[in-house]
Amino acid sequence: MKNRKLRVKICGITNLRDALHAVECGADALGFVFYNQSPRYISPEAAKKIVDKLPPFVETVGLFVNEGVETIDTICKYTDISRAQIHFEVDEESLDQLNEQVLPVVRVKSPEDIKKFDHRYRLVDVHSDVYGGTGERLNLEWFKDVDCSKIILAGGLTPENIQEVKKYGFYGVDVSSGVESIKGKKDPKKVEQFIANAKGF
Ligand SMILES: O=C(O)c1ccccc1N[C@@H]1O[C@H](COP(=O)(O)O)[C@@H](O)[C@H]1O
Repeated sequence: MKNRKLRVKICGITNLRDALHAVECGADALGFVFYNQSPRYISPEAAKKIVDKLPPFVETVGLFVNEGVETIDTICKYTDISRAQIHFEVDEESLDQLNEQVLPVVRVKSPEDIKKFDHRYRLVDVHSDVYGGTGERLNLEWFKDVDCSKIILAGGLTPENIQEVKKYGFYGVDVSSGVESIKGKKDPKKVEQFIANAKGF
């Protein structure tokens, strides 16, 4: 089924205004980066204040890099965030140990990598020396013969190029730097345009 609407996650939320605007524009999910080396880092305390003010039916996702199960569980429980996005090498067993729902990230170097965790919903991003939010893109040709129905595509997406990905049947898309005015601050027009183009409003 390749014609259904794409789910959209707006990632790197650092303030309530950006969060509410993304939801107003139709975002399905919001991402909070709990990686203190990121320019989009948000403390659990600040994230909780935002999450507490969100309207119903918006999924909240915490991003974690090289953290243990206990830390991830503690932060998700404290902030009331429902899903953990795991940006580092994990095995199935570690994913199953987490109390919240999980979204493993597959960092792709070559086309074979895309099949990792293919029975799970997973986020697929470019492999890079730094973790995430780099604006680098994957070669879409690599997805031509892949079942993309459980893949959330990330990496270098923008309001301008989002149309190109629609024919592959991805479950969803995730964007961070492509809808920013400066690192850590969303550009309202770009967010609106990205979601409208992704969902065909
Ligand atoms: O955004 C970050 O700073 C970040 C830090 C650590 C891990 C992941 C991060 N962001 C994620 O990276 C991808 C791609 O982002 P972009 O659209 O290319 O800027 C996306 O999942 C972000 O949420």
